[in-house]
Amino acid sequence: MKVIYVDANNLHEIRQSSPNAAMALGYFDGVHLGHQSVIQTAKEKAQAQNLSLAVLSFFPHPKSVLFSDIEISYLEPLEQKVEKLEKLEVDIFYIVEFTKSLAKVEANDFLDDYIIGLNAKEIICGFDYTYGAKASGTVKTLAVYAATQQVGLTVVEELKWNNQKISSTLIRKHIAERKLSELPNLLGGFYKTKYCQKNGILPNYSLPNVGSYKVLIEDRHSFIECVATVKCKKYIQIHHEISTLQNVLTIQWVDRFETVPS
Ligand SMILES: Cc1cc2nc3c(=O)[nH]c(=O)nc-3n(C[C@H](O)[C@H](O)[C@H](O)COP(=O)(O)O)c2cc1C
Ligand SMILES: Nc1ncnc2c1ncn2[C@@H]1O[C@H](COP(=O)(O)OP(=O)(O)OP(=O)(O)O)[C@@H](O)[C@H]1O
Repeated sequence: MKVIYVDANNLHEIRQSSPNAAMALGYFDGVHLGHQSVIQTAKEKAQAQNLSLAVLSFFPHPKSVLFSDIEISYLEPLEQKVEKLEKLEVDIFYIVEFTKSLAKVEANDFLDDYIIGLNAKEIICGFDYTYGAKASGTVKTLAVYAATQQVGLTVVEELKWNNQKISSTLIRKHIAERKLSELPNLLGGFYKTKYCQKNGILPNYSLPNVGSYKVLIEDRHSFIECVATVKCKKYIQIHHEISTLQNVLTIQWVDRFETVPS
C-alpha cells in the first residue's frame, strides 16, 4: 500500500500520477466494523471495474483543528490505521493535511480538487459522511455532484449493534466507561494498544479509566493472559514478567476486573 501525504502545496503534483480509483471517504478512527463495511464496498467496486482501491482521510482530526478546546482522544495512531488498511488490501492511502484553511474550502471545490482531482471514478462513503466548509456537503449534495461529473457513488447504509450506530464516538465512550467486552462487537476484535517497555503506552491511544483489566499480550505467535492496571490517563502497570519479551508489545484489552487483584 502506498501512503501519500497530500497538502495544498503538493496536490497538483500528486494528481499527475494518481491512478483511477474507487475511493472510500472518511476519517476512519479505529477502522471499526462500520468503516470496514465502507472499505469492503469500495474494494468490490475497485475489483469489478479494475480500479485501484483508495482511502482518502485527514490528519489531524478535523474536530481538533476546528475546535481548539476539544482534545480528541484518538483510538489509534496513524501507524496502526495504516497497518489495518494494509490488511484490508487498500492500494493507496491519501492522508490530506487538515488545516484551518482547508476547513474553509467549499464542498464542491473540495470534490473538484481532491476527489475528482485525485482521479476517483467511484466514490464510496457511509450514509452520514460530510465534507466542505461548515460540513455543508452531505450524501445528498454528493449524489448531485457525482451525477453531473459522471462518477459513480455508493452510499453504505448504517451498520448498527444493539440498535446503535457503530461509531468511533461510541467506542471511545465504552473504553472510558470500562465496557471493554462490548468492543469486539464494534471493532471486530479486542481493542489493541501498543506498549513500549521503556516509555509505556505509545501516544494516540485511548486507555480505559483507572482500574484493573484482563489483557492479552501478543508474544510472537502466542498470547499471554495477564492483568494490567491503569494507574492514570497514560500510565499502566502490567502484572507479569515481560522483560524477556520484545520491547514494543501489543496489548489486547479483554475485560475489566471488578476488584483490584492483590
Ligand atoms: C474541505 C473540508 C472542509 C470542512 N470544513 C468543516 C467545517 O467547517 N466544520 C466542520 O464541522 N467540519 C468540517 N469538515 C469536516 C467534515 O465535516 C468531516 O468531519 C470530514 O470530512 C470527515 O468525514 P467523516 O467525519 O464523515 O469521516 C470539513 C471537511 C472538508 C473536507
Ligand atoms: N456504522 C456505520 N455504518 C456505515 N457507515 C459508517 C458507519 N460509521 C461510519 N461510517 C462511514 O465511514 C466513514 C468514516 O466515518 P467517520 O470517520 O466519521 O466514523 P464515525 O465512527 O462516524 O466517527 P465519529 O463517531 O467520530 O463521528 C464515513 O463515510 C461514514 O459515513
